[in-house]
Formats: sequence, structure tokens, C-alpha cells
Amino acid sequence: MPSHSPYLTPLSRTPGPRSRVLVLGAGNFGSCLADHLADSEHDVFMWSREGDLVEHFNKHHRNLRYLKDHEFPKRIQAIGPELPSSTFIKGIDVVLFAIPTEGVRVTLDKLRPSLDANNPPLLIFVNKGIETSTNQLTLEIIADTCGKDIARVAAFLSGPSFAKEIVKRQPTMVSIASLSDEHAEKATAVFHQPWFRCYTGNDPIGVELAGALKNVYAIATGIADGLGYENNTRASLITRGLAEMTRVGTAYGANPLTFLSLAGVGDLFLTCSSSSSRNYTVGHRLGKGETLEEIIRTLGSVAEGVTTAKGLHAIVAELGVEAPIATSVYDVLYGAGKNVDTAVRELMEMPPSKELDLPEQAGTPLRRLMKKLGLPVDRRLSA
Ligand SMILES: NC(=O)c1ccc[n+]([C@@H]2O[C@H](COP(=O)([O-])OP(=O)(O)OC[C@H]3O[C@@H](n4cnc5c(N)ncnc54)[C@H](O)[C@@H]3O)[C@@H](O)[C@H]2O)c1
Ligand SMILES: O=P(O)(O)OC[C@H](O)CO
Repeated sequence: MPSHSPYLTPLSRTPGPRSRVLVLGAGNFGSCLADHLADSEHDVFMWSREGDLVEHFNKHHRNLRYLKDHEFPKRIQAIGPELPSSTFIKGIDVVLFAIPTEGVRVTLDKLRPSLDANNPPLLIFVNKGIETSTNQLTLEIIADTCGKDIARVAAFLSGPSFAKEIVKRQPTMVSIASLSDEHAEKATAVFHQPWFRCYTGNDPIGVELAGALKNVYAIATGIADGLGYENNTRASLITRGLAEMTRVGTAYGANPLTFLSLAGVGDLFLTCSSSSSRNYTVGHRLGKGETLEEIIRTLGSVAEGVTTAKGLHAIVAELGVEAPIATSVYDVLYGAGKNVDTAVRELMEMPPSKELDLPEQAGTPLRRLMKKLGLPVDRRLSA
């Protein structure tokens, strides 16, 4: 059972249809969602590439490396280190990808021969990043590796959701988006519980961009906090970060309103203001004077903002939008050792500008993607 405070009333489960779910990844988020899904009475198989973790999990119902204090339900079966066979996958209703974005393409490539394009399992992605070698979002990676039939129905779950709070059944709310309304609803039916409310949407590109970009802005607020700046500075950075995210997202073709959703401002606020965030922590430690290499070596878990800052830098250049905070984070991480204090000063010394300005030309990357998927662009475009 989840470990609640004795003063909180645990929210009770709503019965729903039972699915056979394969969770790929047994890190903080994969194992936390496996826990949630098992508690929602689904049959859960959790794959990890780490053989020792699989063996230990099945024996002790505990994760060797992540969420170590939590006892997991016995109905989760860990599998690995090899990916499951085609026959196994044919019996699965839902495949949940809970691995970092950098691992998605190679994993999809391996799984593709097992996926029936006419009747694929429901594919749900929770990673929050941009692939560094291509600067692509996950929906674009899916279109490349699995083709349009699968990309058109993939679903994306995102929003303010620290794994360690979900395993305590702290009330949590997330966005679930897909180009297919039917599949966004199907994914919601798998996850929705009174302690885990899911809101559906049809802007997966916006949801993905919001989830990936907020990690970069969390590094920025962490840096400012680490340097010793206080509340005004953090609130300003979050707000200007939201303006940047919305500008980049709109130029990409996302709906600007998506940035006001749980996946947008909800997750931005959470990640930029809590030391539970790994991305914020990376920034905070940079602000305190540690090197990026040392921080990554000792973090023990992925902070996707570090790689996403590269992809975002390239996208901002391609789209020709203003994103000074993202540029500063990129310069600190990768730009010839730019000093964090100099980066903050340069941001503050920029000339005054309009507060809210969205790009007039919007949607080139989305147009490209929708053409590839054989879908009409008009109803998805923001401008
Ligand atoms: N931790 C959270 O609270 C949280 C919340 C929401 C979303 N996310 C997102 O979920 C994704 C996973 O994060 P996490 O917190 O579980 O990270 P983690 O570092 O805790 O675990 C990562 C897991 O993925 C596996 N992995 C790493 N690279 C892989 C590859 N190339 N191929 C296969 N497996 C690989 C690792 O072995 C590990 O099991 C990230 O994109 C993250 O942004 C995390
Ligand atoms: O720990 P972080 O910074 O990867 O953030 C985790 C989640 O994305 C919060 O929703």
C-alpha cells in the first residue's frame, strides 16, 4: 500500500477495464507508473535493460536503484534485460515508454517488427525531451520509425508529476494528448483515477514541446536560485520562460493555449520551483559553482533539460524566434564556459521589448509532419 500521512484520507480506486500493460523503463517514472497501473488493477510487466534490477525486483518487490524506499505491488512482473518477444507483445494492450528521449528511436526500431500497424497496442509516451541528433520531438521519431498509422494514434502523457509523490498517491493531474481523440480517451481510461486525474487534448506537439522546454527553464531558475537571487527573480524567469515556450511552440505549430495547460504552465511551475526536480537541481548546483560534468556524474538519474537545451537551441535558430533565456542556458552548458553570473547579467541588460508577442509565421514543422502523416493541417494550426 502507498505510504500516506495518517492525517490524509487516501482517495479510493475507481474500477475500470483491465489491460495488459508493458512499461518500458524501470527508472523513477517507469516504476512509479507501473505502481500506479498495478494499483489500478491492470496486469503490469515492467521491462528494464538492467538485469540485476529485474532479478532483485521480482524477489523483493523493491527497485534496486530508484524509489528505493517504496514497496511495489506483487502483481508487477519485471522483465529484461532483453526486450520481450513478438509473441509476448501481441498479447499486450498498452506499451508505455518511460525511458529518456535519447533511447526512444532505438527502442522503437527494435519493437517495430512486433507492432501490427493495423492493430497496434496503444502506445503512450511520457519522456520529456528533444532528440539531440535530429532535433526532433517523439511524435516525429515515431513517424520516422513506425510510419504514419502508428504516429497518428500515439498518445503523450505529461504534466506536473514527480514520481516520488505519485507513489504516495498525492493528488496529481496530467494532460494526455493524441492526434486521435479516440486514442487520447483510451489512454485516459487506462490511467485515470481519483488520485490521478487525466485531461485529454489533441495537441501532442504542444504537450511534447511544453514538457521538454520546461526542463530548460528549470535549469535557468535553478541557476538563479543557486547564485542567491530570490523570489522576484524566480517568478520573473518562470513567467518569461512561459512567454518563450509559447513563442517557440506557436512557431512550431502548437496551439498557444496548450502552454496554459497542466503540461504547460503546470509543469513549468512545478519544475522551476522545487529542489525535487533534477533539472532545477542541475541549475542550482551550476549556480553554486559546480561543473556540469561533476553534476551529471553524481546526479544518479536523467535530467533531460541538459540535452534538450541543445535541441531547443537548434529549433530556435531554425524558426528564427527570440528565446534569450534558452540561449543563455545553452551558452552556460555548451558555450565556451560562459559564466552563470554573466549569463544572468546579460539577460537583465537586454533592451526593453514587448511583453507578449507571438510569431506571425507559424507552423512550418507541424505542416511538414501533418503532410507526412497524411492528415489535414488546418484544424491543428494555431495561426
Ligand atoms: N521522474 C519523474 O518524476 C518524471 C516525471 C515525468 C516525466 N519524466 C520523464 O520520464 C522519462 C524517464 O525519466 P525517469 O525519471 O524514469 O529517469 P531515470 O533516470 O530515473 O530512469 C531512466 C530509465 O530509463 C532507462 N534507460 C535510459 N536510457 C535508456 C535507453 N537508451 N534504452 C532503454 N532504457 C534506457 C534506465 O535504465 C532507467 O530504467 C524522462 O524523459 C523524464 O523526463 C520523469
Ligand atoms: O525531475 P525533473 O526535473 O526531470 O522533473 C520531473 C517531472 O518532469 C516533473 O513533472
